[in-house]
Amino acid sequence: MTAETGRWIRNFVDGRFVDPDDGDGDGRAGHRGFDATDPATGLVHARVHEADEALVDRAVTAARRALREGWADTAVRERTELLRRAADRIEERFDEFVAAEIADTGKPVTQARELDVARAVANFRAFADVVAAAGQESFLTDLAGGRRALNYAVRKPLGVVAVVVPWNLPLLLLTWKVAPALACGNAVVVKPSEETPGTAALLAEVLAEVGLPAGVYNVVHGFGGGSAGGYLTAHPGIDGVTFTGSSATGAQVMRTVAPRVRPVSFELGGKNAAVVFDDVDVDEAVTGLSRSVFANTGQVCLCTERVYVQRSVFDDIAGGLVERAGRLRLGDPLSEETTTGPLISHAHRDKVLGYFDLAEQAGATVLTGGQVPRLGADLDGGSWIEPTLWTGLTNADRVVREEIFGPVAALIPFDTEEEAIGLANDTDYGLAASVWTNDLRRGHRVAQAMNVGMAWVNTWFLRDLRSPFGGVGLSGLGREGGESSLHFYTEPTNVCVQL
Ligand SMILES: NC(=O)C1=CN([C@@H]2O[C@H](COP(=O)(O)OP(=O)(O)OC[C@H]3O[C@@H](n4cnc5c(N)ncnc54)[C@H](O)[C@@H]3O)[C@@H](O)[C@H]2O)C=CC1
Ligand SMILES: O=C(O)/C=C/C=C(\O)C(=O)O
Repeated sequence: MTAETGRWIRNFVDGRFVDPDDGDGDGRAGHRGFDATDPATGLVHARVHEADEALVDRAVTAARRALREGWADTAVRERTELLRRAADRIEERFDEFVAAEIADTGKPVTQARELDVARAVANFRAFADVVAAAGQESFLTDLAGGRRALNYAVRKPLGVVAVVVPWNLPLLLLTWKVAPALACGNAVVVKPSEETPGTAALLAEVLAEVGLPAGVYNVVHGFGGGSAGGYLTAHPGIDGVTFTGSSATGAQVMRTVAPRVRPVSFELGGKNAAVVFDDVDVDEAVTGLSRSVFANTGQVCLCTERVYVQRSVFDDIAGGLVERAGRLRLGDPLSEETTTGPLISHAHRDKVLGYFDLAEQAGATVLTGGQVPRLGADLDGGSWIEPTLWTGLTNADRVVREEIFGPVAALIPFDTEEEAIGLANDTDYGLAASVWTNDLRRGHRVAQAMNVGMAWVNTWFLRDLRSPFGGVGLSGLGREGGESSLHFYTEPTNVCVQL
C-alpha cells in the first residue's frame, strides 16, 4: 500500500488509500486535485487528491467506528507498543520520510534528517513513555464523623480529534499531535497543509504497517475554509481540534467549533524577542541568536524576529549576526553543504517581500540581505529570499509588530533591564523569548518576566518533550507536551466513593 499512485498523493480513510478515480468513494468519479510544488525549484512534483465534504465525512465516521469497535479501550501497553513500533518503522523508512519532507518544503537534507524526521521518531517514543508512566489523580476527602470519601479521576479518550497542521515543520508538528492523541486512545482525522501533503500520507503507510486498526488514523487533503480544513473543523462528529498555524486561522477555527463547544488546543504565531545583555560572550550569543533567526529560513513559530541588544555590545552583536548570515549557504536541498532552504511558496515570499518594503518605508537600514537571490539553473524558479537584518526600526513599526515568518530580524538597542523587558513584552503575541546573559540571577529574573509560554536562557529551541509547549495572547490557547498533552487528549470522569 503506498501513498502515491503515479504522481497522485492520496487521502487515507478507514485504513486504505482512496483512489482519485473513485472521487469521494461514493461511486462518483472525479479528480478534484491540486499541485504539490517543490519550493526549491517551483516545479510541480505531485498531484494531490483534494477531499470533498463527503470524503471528510467518511473519515470522521470511520474514526468514530474505530473507537466504538475497541480502539478507545485498548490496553495502554498495546498502544504504547504500537507507538514504539511506529517509531522503529519511521527509522527503517527514514530516507523516504526525508525525501518526502524535502520534496514538499525544499529544506536542507541535514535539517530534514536531524530535526524533522528525527523528531517524528522522538515524538512517538516520548509519548509512549509519558502515557506508560501516567497515573491518575486521587484524593481522600475527610468527612464529618471521621468517615472519608475516595475521589479518583478516570481519564478517557477525548474521541475523534481533528488535527490541522501547517507547512513549516510538517512531519514534526503532525507527529507532535498524532502520537499523544493515539497514545491516549483517540482516533484522528488529519488535515495536513495543502503545501506539504507528503509526509502525512507516508505516515499512513507506516501506521498501517505496524498494525494500527483501520479508521484510527485518517488523512484528508485540501485547503482551509470551503475545503477539507473547513469541512473537518465544522463536522459535528469531531470531539476536539488541535491546530497549529496562524493566529487569524486559529481564530476562524475557534468560531467554527464554538457552536458545538468543543475543546481546542491552539499553537499560533509569534513575534519572538531575544534580549541580549552586555555581559554575554559575544561569539556564543551570536551563534545561538543566528540559529534562532535563520533556522528553517525563519519559518518556525519560535524564531526570533526582534533582537534587543544592550547598547554597549550592539555593534558587536550586529556585526556578528551579519557575519553569520554571510556564512549561510542557500542552494540545492540535497547538498550536505546547504544550510538554508527557500520559503514555502511564492505567495509567502510576496508576503515577506511586502515587509521588506515596509522596512524601507519606515527608514530601516538593511545590514544584510533585502533581496531575492539569484541561485542559477533550476533554483531561480524557487521561492528563495536573502536572510535579512535591519536596524533603525522601533516597536512602533509594523515590521517589528507583525509576524513575518521569514529569515529576518530587527535589531534594536536598549539601555536598562527594565527597558528591555518592556520592549520584549510590548507585543500582542506571547509564544517564546530568549535571554542572553552570563549573570545567572538576571537570566532567571528576565526569563520569568517574559510574557510568553516558553523562555530560554542562553539557548533557543532546546526541547524536552515532557515540558509544556504553547503560547499566550495571539500565540495560542492551552499547552501540549508531556502531561499537558494527556490533559488535552483525554477527558476525566471523577468518581467519588463514600467509604
Ligand atoms: N505555527 C506558526 O506560527 C505558523 C504560522 N504561520 C503564519 O501563517 C501565515 C499563513 O500561512 P498559512 O499556511 O496560510 O497558515 P494557516 O494558519 O492558514 O494554515 C494552517 C493550516 O490550517 C488550514 N486552514 C486554513 N484555513 C482554515 C480554516 N478556515 N479552517 C480549517 N483549517 C484551515 C490550512 O489548510 C493549514 O493546514 C504565514 O505567513 C505565517 O506567518 C504559518 C504556519 C505556521
Ligand atoms: O514542538 C516543537 O518543538 C516545535 C514546534 C514548532 C511550531 O509549533 C511551529 O513552528 O509552528
